[in-house]
Amino acid sequence: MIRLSGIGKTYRNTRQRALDGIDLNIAAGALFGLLGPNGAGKTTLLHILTGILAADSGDVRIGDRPLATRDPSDIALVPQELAFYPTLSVRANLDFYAAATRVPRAERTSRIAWAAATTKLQQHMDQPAEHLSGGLKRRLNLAIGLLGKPRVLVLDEPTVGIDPQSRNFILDTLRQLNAAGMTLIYASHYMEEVEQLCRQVAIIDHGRILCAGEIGELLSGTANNSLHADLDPAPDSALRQRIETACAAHFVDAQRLWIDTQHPGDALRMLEHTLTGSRVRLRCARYGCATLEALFLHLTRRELRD
Ligand SMILES: Nc1ncnc2c1ncn2[C@@H]1O[C@H](COP(=O)(O)OP(=O)(O)OP(=O)(O)O)[C@@H](O)[C@H]1O
Repeated sequence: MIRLSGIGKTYRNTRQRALDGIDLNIAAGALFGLLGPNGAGKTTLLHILTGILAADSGDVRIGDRPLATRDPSDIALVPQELAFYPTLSVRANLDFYAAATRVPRAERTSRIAWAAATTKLQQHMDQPAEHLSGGLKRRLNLAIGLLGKPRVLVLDEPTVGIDPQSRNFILDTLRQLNAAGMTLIYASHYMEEVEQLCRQVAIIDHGRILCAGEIGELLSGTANNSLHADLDPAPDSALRQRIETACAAHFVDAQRLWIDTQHPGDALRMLEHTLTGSRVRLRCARYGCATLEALFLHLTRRELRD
């Protein structure tokens, strides 16, 4: 179990708190998603969790040990930026980082072979890292994170800027590592990706956890307090205003809206009534949030991609 309690952080020369009292428990063996828009505080949290950055307040424990007593086999970070030497070959980078992460000398060869095989880099060992494609560079970043064979691997946006095939390879590899027992904490602003990959998730915004738990439970928990609807075609501005006023609706875009309400059935009837006589049809309506994107919107009134 990883326990974060009361984590606070304010960067120097800034007024806003990057993290504002984060409490989070992550079970051993989890494939846990940390989802939030740009600037939400994900990287700051992951850096504190892996000991790269000191928190101003709060406590991190990995298992029953404080973070300060960790070693490379406890927890490792795959950072958002590509963190290797571009002019060195893949093999030389892995050699260097195996030594840097204190892999015992006798185990280095086998550990490097395992990390390279896991990320399917064997064919590229002698290539300079700078000559690798974008997807292979991401795989080298991941391989370096694996060298310590950590029980917990923390990944910060590991699929940013790569093609779908490389992205799928990375996601499959992470599933396999998790199935083999590794705890994974996966930060991303790609909600579909987190939905696909993770069973549990925390949504973070403005340095605070908005909700955390099993994805299914988080989504079904909203069924009694919201209605989401798609209209077709988009209403003109007069009709849109009538819908906003009569139903207390919030439009996400020209055709999608949601209504915060304890009585979604009544809201649906009111919406249908307001549309009567117009050529706008209710294409679909749903009690509660169907996706993490909708849940984020529900919690923050902002789109995740704002
Ligand atoms: N070194 C720094 N100095 C000052 N402010 C910082 C620093 N690093 C991050 N911040 C600020 O702290 C807040 C949280 O940033 P952080 O990078 O943790 O968010 P994030 O969710 O990882 O975003 P992104 O996905 O864009 O990396 C932001 O307001 C950011 O501008």
